[in-house]
Amino acid sequence: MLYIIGLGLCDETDITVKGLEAIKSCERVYLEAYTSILMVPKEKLEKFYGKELIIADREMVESQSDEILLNANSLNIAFLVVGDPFGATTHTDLMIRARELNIPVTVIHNASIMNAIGACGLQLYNFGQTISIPFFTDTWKPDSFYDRIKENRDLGLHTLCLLDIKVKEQSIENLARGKKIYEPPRYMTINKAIEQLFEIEETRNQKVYTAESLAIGIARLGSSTDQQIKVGTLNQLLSQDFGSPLHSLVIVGSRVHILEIDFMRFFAIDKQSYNEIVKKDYDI
Ligand SMILES: C[S@@+](CC[C@H](N)C(=O)[O-])C[C@H]1O[C@@H](n2cnc3c(N)ncnc32)[C@H](O)[C@@H]1O
Repeated sequence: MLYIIGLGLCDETDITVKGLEAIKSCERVYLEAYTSILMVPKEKLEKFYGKELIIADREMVESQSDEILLNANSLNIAFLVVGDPFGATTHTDLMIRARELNIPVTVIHNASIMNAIGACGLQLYNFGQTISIPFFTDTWKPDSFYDRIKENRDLGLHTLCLLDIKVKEQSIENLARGKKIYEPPRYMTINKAIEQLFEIEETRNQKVYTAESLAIGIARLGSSTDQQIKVGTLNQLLSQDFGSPLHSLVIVGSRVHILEIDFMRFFAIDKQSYNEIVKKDYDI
C-alpha cells in the first residue's frame, strides 16, 4: 500500500491519528520537502512518528518515483506531504504511477494553506483563482499572475497569493560525487511579494490594484503561539514585519459580505484607517 499522508500546517503534532497509525505500519517513510515546510526540524518529526524519514526532493518524486514505490505491492510505504497532499500541490503523477503498477493507494488528508481562506475572515464563495508569485531575477520576471488577479478583481473576487519557496539545486561537484547538499531554501516574504506586485503594476499599468487596495498578510498559519494575520492596505502591509516563514497574502475583492468586513476588522493594523477604507471602497 502507498499511503499519501498530509502532515498539517505547523508541527509534528498536527498529523491525524489515522495518518500516524499509517506511518507506524510503514517500512519506508518519505518526506516531500520542496513544496512546503513544517516549522520543526526533521529530527523532531522522526522522534514523534517513531520512524526515520527519507527526504524526497523534486528530482526523486518527479523522475525516480519507482524508487519510492519499490515493493509497495507487498510493503506499506508512506509519502508525507506538508499541509494536505492535494492542497495547492498535486502528487497525481505518483498516484497514477502507483495505480499503473497495481499498487493500492490511500490518501489521508489534513489542514492546508487553503484553510487561510476561512481563518482570515473571508468566505470561500467569494474567492477567485489562487495564484503563485515566483521570485523575480534581474532577467526573469514572469507576470501571468497579474492577469489572474485582474480576472478575479473584474468579478469582485478575492485572490489567495501563495509565495515562492526556492530550493537551490545541488552543485555539479556534489552531483558528481553522488552527494546531495542543499543550500538553505529561500522563502518569499509578504513584503517581497508586495514589492513585486507593485513592480508589475507599474509595468502593466492597468490599475488592477493600487497601494491603497485592501489585503491580508498571513504568516505561520496554524501555529498556536506564532500565527499572524494582519489586515491593511498593500502599502500598510509592506512596512510590517511578519517574522519567519511561511507567508501568504490575500488581495481582497470588491464583493464582500458584511460579516467578512466585521471579521477582518479584528485583524486590522489600524482600525480607524480600516473603517475609512471600508466606507470609501466598500460603502459599508
Ligand atoms: C505549494 S503551497 C502548499 C501546499 C501544501 N501542500 C498545503 O496544503 O498547504 C506552499 C505555499 O503555501 C503557503 N503556506 C503554506 N503553509 C503556510 C502557513 N502555515 N502559513 C502561511 N502560508 C503558508 C506559502 O505561501 C507557501 O509557499
